[in-house]
This record gives sequence, C-alpha cells and structure tokens, in this order.
Amino acid sequence: MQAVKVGRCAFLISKLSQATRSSQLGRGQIACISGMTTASSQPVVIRIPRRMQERIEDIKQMQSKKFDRLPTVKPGRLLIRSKNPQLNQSVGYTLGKFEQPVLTSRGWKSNKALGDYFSINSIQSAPPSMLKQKDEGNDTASAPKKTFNCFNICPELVETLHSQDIIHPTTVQMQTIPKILKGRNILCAAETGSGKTLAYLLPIIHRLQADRQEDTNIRAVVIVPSRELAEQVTSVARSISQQFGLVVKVAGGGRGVGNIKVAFTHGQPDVLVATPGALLKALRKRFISLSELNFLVIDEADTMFDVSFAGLLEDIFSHAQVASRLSETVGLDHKAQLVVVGATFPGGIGEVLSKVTDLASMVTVKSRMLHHLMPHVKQSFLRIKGADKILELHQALKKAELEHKGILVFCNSASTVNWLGYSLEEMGVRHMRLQGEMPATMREGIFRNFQKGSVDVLICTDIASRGLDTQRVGLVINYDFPETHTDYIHRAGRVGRAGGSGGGEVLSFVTHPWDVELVQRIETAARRRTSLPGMETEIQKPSNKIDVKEM
Ligand SMILES: Nc1ncnc2c1ncn2[C@@H]1O[C@H](COP(=O)(O)OP(=O)(O)OP(=O)(O)O)[C@@H](O)[C@H]1O
Repeated sequence: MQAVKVGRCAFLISKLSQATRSSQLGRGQIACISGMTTASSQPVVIRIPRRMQERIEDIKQMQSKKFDRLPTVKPGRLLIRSKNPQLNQSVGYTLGKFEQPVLTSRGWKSNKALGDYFSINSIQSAPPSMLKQKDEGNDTASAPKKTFNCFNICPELVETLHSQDIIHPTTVQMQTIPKILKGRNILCAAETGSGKTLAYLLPIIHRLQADRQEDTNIRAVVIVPSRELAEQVTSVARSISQQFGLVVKVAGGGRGVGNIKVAFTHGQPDVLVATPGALLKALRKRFISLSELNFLVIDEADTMFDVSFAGLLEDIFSHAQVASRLSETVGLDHKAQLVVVGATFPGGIGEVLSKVTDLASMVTVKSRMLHHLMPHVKQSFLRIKGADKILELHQALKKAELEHKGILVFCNSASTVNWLGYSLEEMGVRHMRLQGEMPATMREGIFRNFQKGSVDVLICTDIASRGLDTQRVGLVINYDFPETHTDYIHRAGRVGRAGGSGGGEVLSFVTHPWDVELVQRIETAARRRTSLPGMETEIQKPSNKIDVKEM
C-alpha cells in the first residue's frame, strides 16, 4: 500500500463518506478506495478500519442538521433525564476523554430557558461508603463483610454498636480507625454521611477507656462549627462512652461565659465537644487547660479553616501542643494527636496546619468518592423565574407530605428563611426555622425537635448543611441555589446517609444567570462521572509508604 498525502487523504475520506452515505459500503466492511498517483498512475488503495468508518458515520450525523450531537442514549437506565429527550444520557454511555458533553443547562443564562429541567438519576441503592471495599481484601462477592471486631477495640464498644444496629464498618472507618489507634496524626477526607464521626470517636474512646486516669484535665477535644453539631457529636460520644464512666461535656457559643463555666464546675470532662468561640472563652478564662490533651479533633475542616474561623483556630492551637512525631504522643509530656476531618477540602488547609505540626507527619485518608456527586441520590434542577419559586416549593412539599419524611429547605440568607417561613405559614405549611441570626435561646432544641419528627419541614441556612445527621430527611430543596460547590455537596449530603433507609432526593431551583455556571459544572461532572471541577486539592491518596513509616 502506498503512502498518501494528507490533502489527498481528506479527499478520499470525503469520497468514502459519499460512498457510505449512498450505502455502497456496509458498516463493518473494510472500505477500499482507489485513486491515481501522479508518478506511477497506479491506483492507491486506502484500507479504512471499521472503527474509523463508524467514527466518520458519527461525524456525518453530527454535521447533518438532523442530529447536533453524538447519540448518548443506549438501551437501559438513564443517568440524565432532560426535558428535551435528545439530551438524555444513559448509564451505559461513557463520554470520550476529549468529547465535550452537550449540557441541558447550556443555554440556561437566557430567560428563554425558563421551564427547562433535568435530573441526575440515582444509579445505585446504597451509599458508596456502605459497599464492600475491594482494597481491604474483600474483593470477592463471597467474602464476608468485616465487623468492628477486626480493629481489636474493646468488646463493650462493639456490643454498643451492635445494639445501635451498626455492624459493619464503612469504608472510611476501615481506613481511619487503625491509623488513629496507632497514634498517627490524620487528615480524613470522605464524602458526607460516610460515618466519619464514629471513625474518630471509636478509637479515641477505646484509647481513653484503656488508659483511665483519675482527676486529669481534658484528654480529648472535638471542635465543630455549630452548636447543633456540637450537641450531636456529644450525644454520639456519650452513647459509646457512658459504660466506661467517661465524662463528655459540650460547650456551645452564644449563651455567655457563665453558661460555659457551668459545664466545668464539677471537674474536667474526659472529652469536650465545643464550638471554637466557646472553647476559646473557656481557655482564656482558664476554666480548662489543654496541657494533658491526647486528641485534638477538627471536624468539618473546610468550615473550620475558612477565614471566619481560621483566626480562632490558630488561637486555640496556641493553647495545645500538637505532636509532630509518633514518639511524641506517649509518655508524661505527651503531645496531642491531631485528627482533621471533612467532606470537602478546598485548598489552603495545609498552610494553617503547617504552623502547628509537621505536615509530613499527617497520614491522609481520602475516599474514592470525595467531591463526587452521590450516585445513590436523585438530583433535579429546575430553571424557573424567581417569582415562581414559592409555588414550585408548595407543590413539592405537597407531593412529599404523604411520605412523612423530613424535608430541608435551604435558603442563602437568614432574611429569606424568615420571609419564606411567613409565606409558608400563610399557606398552612407546618414548619420550623433555623438560621444563625436567631438568639441562642430560640435556636435551642429546634434541630433536635425536627429530628424527632415534631414537624416535617425545616427551613434553614447553611448552618444546617454542615455535619448534621439527618437520617429522617428524604428531600432537600435548594430554594436558593447554593453559592459554592462545597455548599451544594454539604446540602445534598443531608440525604442518603450511611445506615439510612434509602437514597432520597435533591431538588434545586435555578433562577439567576449567575447560578448557571455552577449548575453547568455539576451537570458536566455528572455526565463525565468525575468529581466536581474546582474542588481539586493537594490531598493525596494514602500511601503505604506513609503508613508504615513513623510520623
Ligand atoms: N458502620 C456503620 N453502619 C451503619 N450506619 C453507620 C455506620 N457508621 C455510621 N453510621 C451512621 O451513619 C450516619 C452518618 O454518620 P456521620 O454523621 O458520622 O457521617 P459523616 O461522614 O460525619 O457526615 P457529614 O460529612 O455530613 O458530617 C449516622 O446516622 C451514623 O449513625
């Protein structure tokens, strides 16, 4: 076969296209096209492999007016269901590396798109964190799932978990618990609802009960961004530590120094769960000391390292000694083991951490699904006018009413929460409201009552999106579209949690042109099945090298 110049090749391919269009060639045949070379007058034969013929066919279709894109629908379930069925995408369709997905939301900045919608369907029933983990050696379907006994933690702890119907560790627990037990500083990054709270509390309580001491200072501090989360973590910690006589106390801000002091009048707790403001007040007033601290946990790391808290956190770090080597965590002058936990990790965290510990000492546990859209939760997006949101919301609430599941309605500001509350009141929708500008006394107990099922609808700001365990929530509604990827991930993460009954659903109203870019990124990530763009961090996968070496 002779070589053919590029220009000539293009001519021949166009000839081939004509040939295939007029059905002279069947798909799968090898195409032979004859031309004449100028030098020898011999015919040139180009053999076109079947794959290339198919590609040419696809490009032809794309260029013709009938189709403006490659067909993305295959037999089977749909991953993306759009108002325009031509933009549907099947679960079985995989976008090529360089193939640009055609987005339903591509024209959504224009008002012409009003009324358009698409859904990202759930493609599995269980959360990824509850699936069997291949890299833990359970890579065959027949291998039994591991239980908490595999960590060699005290049997009473395992029994308590059993009584709460918690039998098999989640993937993040499998990786995190042994590392904390070994005394490592750890950065644990795993998707929402994957069981991170027990991943750090279990090894901490195990170690504290094994090393019981009388009349000591606080031995473990957990710092969280909100009072509601502090109460929640306290309740989990108490449920697993009471049997050992360990004392767990909570200190939340907004209720004055007197209130914080009360928590320490009868001695120092073994474990303190606190918001940064309350903890700092307790430290400055010398109600507590962190001199004998064994564990310092920063939960919801992205919020805690955000500029609004970073200053407080640095101040707190100045009261504690954080270990930089494994050997520093034992002995009389031991330093604290640092545990940093979160479901989203934007960049910049390393900068603050490097001021308190040797970054090389931190072992990283990063879940495969970090910053991914949850595959077991249906997520719908509705492009509507701002004025229509209240009616759409009312309709969605009516539809969900029969199921008696909890519904979270997220707004971007406290004033919208209040306004929406009044509007729903007029419509006769029973609900509660939770936002950060409420006085502490008013805020007290709202989330607990919602969790107990006193009402089904909670209208809230993002203070309810971080860390709160919302097993009874079946629907999250973004009344206001979130401003950042992280807010979207955390809000959506209130449904489909480990140990819950099912996937749940997220419904987002998209009203402003400036919302559309984020919608497009979410849709792109869904179609490509990648993590959300713009969420890449310096977090590395845990490496065996770090694992075996001393910190
Ligand atoms: N191994 C397990 N088996 C079953 N359920 C579990 C297990 N571990 C934790 N859970 C339950 O899963 C739910 C979510 O756990 P948790 O609140 O710790 O998640 P998280 O990863 O901290 O989420 P977020 O990122 O939103 O803070 C809780 O109700 C918890 O009791």
